Amino acid sequence: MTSPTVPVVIVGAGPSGLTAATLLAQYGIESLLLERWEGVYPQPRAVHLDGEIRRIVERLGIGPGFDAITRPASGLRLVDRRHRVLAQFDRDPAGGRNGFPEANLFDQPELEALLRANLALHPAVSLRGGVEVTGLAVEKDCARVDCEDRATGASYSVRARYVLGCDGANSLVRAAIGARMRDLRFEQRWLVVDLATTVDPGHWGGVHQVCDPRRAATYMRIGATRHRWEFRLQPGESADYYRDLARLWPLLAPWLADTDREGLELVRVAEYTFRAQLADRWRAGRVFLLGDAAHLTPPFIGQGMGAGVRDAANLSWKLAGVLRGELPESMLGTYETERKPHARTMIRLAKLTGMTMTEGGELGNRLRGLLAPRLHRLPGLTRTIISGESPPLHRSALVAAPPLRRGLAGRLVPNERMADGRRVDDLIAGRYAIITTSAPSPMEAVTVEQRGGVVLRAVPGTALHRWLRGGHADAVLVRPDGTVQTCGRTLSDLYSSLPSFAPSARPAQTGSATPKAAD
Ligand SMILES: O=C(O)CCc1cccc(O)c1
Repeated sequence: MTSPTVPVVIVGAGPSGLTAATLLAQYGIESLLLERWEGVYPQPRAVHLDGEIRRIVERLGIGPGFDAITRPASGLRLVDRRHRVLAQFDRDPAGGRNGFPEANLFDQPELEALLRANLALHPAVSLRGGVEVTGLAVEKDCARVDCEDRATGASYSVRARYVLGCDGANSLVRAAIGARMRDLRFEQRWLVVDLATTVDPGHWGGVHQVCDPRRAATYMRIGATRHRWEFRLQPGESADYYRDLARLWPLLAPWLADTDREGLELVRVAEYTFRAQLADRWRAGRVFLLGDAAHLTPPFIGQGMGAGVRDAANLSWKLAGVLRGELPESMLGTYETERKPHARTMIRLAKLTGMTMTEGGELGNRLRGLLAPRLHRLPGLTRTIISGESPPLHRSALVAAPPLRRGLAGRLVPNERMADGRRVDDLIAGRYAIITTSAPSPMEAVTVEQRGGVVLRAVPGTALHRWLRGGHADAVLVRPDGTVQTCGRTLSDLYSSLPSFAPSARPAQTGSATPKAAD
């Protein structure tokens, strides 16, 4: 049995697949989402997303729902085995340059439930659960996805113009396109423990990383009653041993008082092997890899799930532009060019944090005591961990970074509040935007509007103006995903790079092409 060709088939309804489907639908693109499980996979997994990902959550239309399930975190602390602070990286819980808390803790099944419920607003997405994808073949004008209904065993195929493999670490889509994971040389076994309790153990409200080669550990409070611990397993140890609270207690005791023991509920104990891997290629023609299918990271900086959401946000507007005939198909090559180096940098940073926590024995402990307080002075790689701002995207056909001084190109525009109270992201609303220090002429504003874009004015004295001038630019062209594509001296410098890209299909809850002044 076959069905008609759909524009996009997405294999896997985890956070990456759900994000891609929602954003495509906002651009009016139909997709079929195929998922092995009938409902949300109930086990807790990811627990953190940063301020940049929180902006994408807002674009998806689930911001208020997310606020109800999240707990802003105070930041990241490296502590020694006696919990003395070695270094601390504070995150603004009120919202920094992204306009939202910089570190957000939550329970993944609750987030997935929100994302699924939100699909009801998007008839362009069909979610089919209980489906095992068994094969993928590229035909002349489409890709064929072979499926099996897990309840009945019935086999059928669907045809798609594009296929997104969001099917996780053991991705069938990855194998089908002949891509392979490259090992970035990190492998450690850890015990992950989720507990519920009404007791407040009274710790600092951020993520604690215990740097101790004998028993490295992580602790964070992720909700009103929910707590997550992670402990590195020693050779010969396994999660089976730690199946009850009595056996876990020696690990938990440094964090809880004896009196807290009463009323502790064990939500789950699982063993995970933390790995660092990157797929050698992320695309073969009309088939793309996203999320864990393309990259695996140890969780030490809380960037695993966010990387997949970033993939979806990067690819979906480009795919929509190509499917709507507004962008040349060659632009799809920028997905891997931009995302792969970004993912690699974040994985390296997670590895560095993991090594800081676990390597070097007693000598390592002494070095940590000396070096950790000076970490903030290290340039480059650690900028992300210190400031919470992720690195700029690599130069591509859609990131025009000059070779020597890249300025703002590839960076995310700050989500400042404008004079009318709305934020930059609300005004951009998935469109192309030009942000300029000088007022556009009526003709310039109309031209941008005719191409589906929006002009935002950065008024002197405002944060947006300071950001532009700090990047030595008077005007920037911002892509629908909020990334700076090109910098220019004047607005007219940027016209030539502004494609016709129609506004998103979602109801206009945002501004028009009329310039908005930043406060
Ligand atoms: O960077 C931060 O502020 C938090 C990083 C983090 C989040 C969740 C788990 C984890 O191990 C680190």
